[in-house]
This record gives sequence, C-alpha cells and structure tokens, in this order.
Amino acid sequence: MQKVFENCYALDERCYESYGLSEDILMEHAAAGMADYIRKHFPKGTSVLIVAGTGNNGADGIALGRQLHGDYEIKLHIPFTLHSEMAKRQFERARLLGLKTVDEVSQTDIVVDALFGAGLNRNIDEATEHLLHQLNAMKAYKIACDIPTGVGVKGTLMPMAFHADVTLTMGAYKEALFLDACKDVVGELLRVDLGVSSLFYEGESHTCLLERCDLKLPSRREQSTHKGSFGHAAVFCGEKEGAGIISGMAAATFGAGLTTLVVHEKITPPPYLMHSTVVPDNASAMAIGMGLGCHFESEFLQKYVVKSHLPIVLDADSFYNEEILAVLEQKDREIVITPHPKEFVVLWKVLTGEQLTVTQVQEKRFEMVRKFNDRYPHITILLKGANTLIMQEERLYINPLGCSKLSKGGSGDVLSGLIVALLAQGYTAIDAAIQASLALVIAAHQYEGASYAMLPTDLVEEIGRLEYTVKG
Ligand SMILES: NC(=O)C1=CN([C@@H]2O[C@H](COP(=O)(O)OP(=O)(O)OC[C@H]3O[C@@H](n4cnc5c(N)ncnc54)[C@H](OP(=O)(O)O)[C@@H]3O)[C@@H](O)[C@H]2O)[C@@H](O)CC1
Ligand SMILES: [K+]
Repeated sequence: MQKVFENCYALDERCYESYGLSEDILMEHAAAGMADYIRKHFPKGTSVLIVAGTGNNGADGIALGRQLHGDYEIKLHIPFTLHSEMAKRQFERARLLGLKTVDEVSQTDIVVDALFGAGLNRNIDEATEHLLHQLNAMKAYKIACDIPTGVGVKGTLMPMAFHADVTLTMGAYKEALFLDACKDVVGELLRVDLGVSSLFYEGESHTCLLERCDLKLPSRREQSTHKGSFGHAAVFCGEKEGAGIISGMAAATFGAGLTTLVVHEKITPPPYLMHSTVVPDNASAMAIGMGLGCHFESEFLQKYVVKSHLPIVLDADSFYNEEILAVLEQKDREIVITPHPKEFVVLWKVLTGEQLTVTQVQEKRFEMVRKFNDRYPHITILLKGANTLIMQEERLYINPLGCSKLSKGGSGDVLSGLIVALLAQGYTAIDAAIQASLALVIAAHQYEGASYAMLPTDLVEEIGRLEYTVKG
C-alpha cells in the first residue's frame, strides 16, 4: 500500500529543513528520474522534444534536457518567459552546455510535458491550449513530468490536457492523479524518488493507494471445518431477480459457507443457492438493494433489515429507500455502502437536502467521500468509479486498478456479493470492502476474452480462479 498526498510542497520543505537537501538537489533527482526512464526505454540518438513552462515544472524539464544533451537529440521549447529562480538557473546551465531552444514544436520520437505541474492555478489560455493540441496530436511517446498539464491541483481536468503514455511523478503520489477524469490522461503512473527513499520523503497520510499485492483471499487453510465455519450470506433478491442471483453467485464463489437468496416470490436460482422468504436465523451477513425495486413490504424491511444487527451491504435501490437508509444511523453495526456517482447524488440529497449533479460529484470525489465520512465515520463507503474510493474512520483508500471491462450491468452486483461473502466470513466492513474491490478488478484483468465481452458470470468464474493466479 502506497501513501497519497494532496500535494508535495510540505514534503519538499521537510526535505530542506530535516535533511539539509536543497531545491536544487531535489530537482536534479527529478530530472535524473526522467532521464533514467528515457535511457532505459529508448536508444541514444532518439529525438526528445521538451516543452518547458515558467515555473519549477519547466525547470525539471530544462534540467532533463541538460542531462540528456549529447546522447539524445534534444529540442527544448520554452513558450513563455521564465518566472521561477530555478527555471532561470536551469536555463543558464543548459545554455552553458550549448543546449539551444527551438521556436516551434515539430515531429519527434518523445514529447516531455514540463509545462505546468503542481502550480497550475487557473485556466490555460488559448495559445497554450493550441500547443497542447499540437502535442497530443503527435505520434510521439508522451511523458508527463510530475502531473500532466491540465490536471488542476484539486483534480479538475481542463478540456485540453496533455495525454501522457506515462506520468513520472516526483517524490510522492498526488490525489489529483486519481480522479476518474484523469485516468486516461495520466497513463502509466510511476514515482521518482528525490534523493531520499520515499520512506523519509513522505510524512503521515490518511490516504492510501491499493496495489495488487494487498489482495488477501479468503483462507481455507484449516481443514477441520464445515459449511457453518464460513458464514451464511443472505442476499435480497427483488424485482430484477437477475441482480440478486448474480450477487448470490458471487457470494457463494467467494467463500460464503451458505448463501440464501431472500425472495418475495418463487424463483429458480442455480442449484447451489438456497432461497427463502425470510432472512435465515443463522445468517451472518446480508446484502440488499441490487435490483430490489419495491417488492418488499415496509414491515418486512423493518423486521429483517432495519432491526437486525447483522453486517450489511447497501447497494443500488437501497439509496432510494429512506426506510432502509435508517440503517446508516446504527453505530454498532458493520455497514458497507456501495453507491455509484448517480446513487451518491440521491443519497446525498436524502441525507443533507443538497442537490448535486453527477458531474459535481465526479469533479470532487475525494471531497464528497470525506464529507460523507465526516457525518458517518463508522460506515464504510465505497464510491464506485474508474478509480474506486473506499473510506471509513478518516482513512481513505484508492483502488486505481479498475478497467473498462467492468463497465457493464452486473459488475456492481458481483461486487456486493463479494463484500457480503467476506462480511459473512467475519471480515470487518472496511476489510471486506477493500478485499472485494481488489478481487473484482484483479479478476477482471485476468479475464482473457475480448475487452468488451466480459459478462458478470465470466467475472464470477474469474473470481473462482484467483487463488491459482495470485498469491493469497
Ligand atoms: N519545489 C521542489 O523542491 C521541487 C519541485 N518540483 C517540480 O516543481 C513543480 C512545481 O513547481 P511550481 O510550484 O513552480 O509550479 P509549476 O507547475 O511549474 O507552475 C507554476 C508557474 O506557472 C504559472 N501558472 C500557473 N497556472 C498558469 C496558467 N493557467 N497559465 C499560465 N501560467 C500559469 C505560475 O504563474 P503565477 O501564478 O505565479 O503567475 C507559475 O509561474 C512540480 O510539479 C515539480 O515538477 C520537483 O522538481 C521536485 C522538487
Ligand atoms: K507537466
């Protein structure tokens, strides 16, 4: 698990004050990190266009040009007057070495975007937009220095952002890089150390980045067990019964000892799922909302959902049902809620009266998840998206591994099934949400069919193979 920060200015300052490092030393390492990447991936002689801006992001770019000059064909383009002292100093060093600037951008093998980084604080002007358009249109390999130009500090993405193949980010990961809208402009994301290990560079952070290696699969190591040893998941199955069935299949596949679909009318689920018109007495967790509609009477929901203390997953239609939402007030219950942005809008309106749009939620995903957490710290919220956010008790986790194979009806039902399976097996709400979210995306990556073809049933099948493909 890696740490993530809102920005790195305070971390840079700490390096100067605590370790006697200077801005110059940090920048030399930033440039060396980019130079190493280029040397590793491209032969000498490759042409590299570096577009450098007015501040220290530009300074990083100019220092990179100096480091590669002689071995690579460097074209340094500086469209504005340099502002920062470091940019001016780097330019003077490059000049002394004989590195010349070019007035126009032209075809090249590599483009390095060192226009704006952490200091982008307002909209870019038309000329810069035009320049970015030219850079994006090139067939070159595209490297963003620290942050692709156009990604604002708060994560808002400007219309003409640089589209990187790889972003080499300096010192530590920044939140802005993990907003959904930024996923396609960041490309591959790698971190460059700035002269000290990240262990020393980074300070405290309550925000963490999940990685594949954080996945811990349910354990079946003990052999003296029976089906009751692995819990009993009760999955509500409503108007759109397919959603509940998929969720139940996922729960059974992810290790729940028993899975019962709680139904209103008779259905024909797969033979390994039980069904019942009540929540079984020995149920150890429940999931509700997937395709629920308004099948169940108020009295029934009161008795089996609101008055229960079983760990619970609230999904989909739950957010439209104020009766079910009463569950949120239960402080002594393990609760996971799994809204997608549109459902979050509905939920937020019910809870606060504030009407947001989906775009507003997407633009400030981190802020909204934190605001929800301020009100309900005991609840685990999992806000779905290209980069899923999971939060409980001030600790926020980003799952950046999502992929577009999952953009299909039914993926969310699988997720709620995975979570309830883990809750039934005794996981805490936060662990269940983290592990289920990781299992879902890793299973999706593992699917070998066409990227557009994966069905929820394929996903469940891939979940069943995870033990053979990753280390649990
Ligand atoms: N400090 C360190 O130790 C290290 C720093 N590092 C590097 O520094 C980068 C941060 O540098 P930075 O703070 O100088 O910000 P940066 O992104 O270059 O832009 C600021 C300039 O842009 C201008 N400007 C802003 N918006 C604009 C707009 N829309 N349109 C036009 N102009 C605009 C703004 O102008 P102003 O607001 O002052 O008028 C100012 O001149 C960071 O991303 C990393 O790469 C690394 O080397 C590691 C060590
Ligand atoms: K940049």
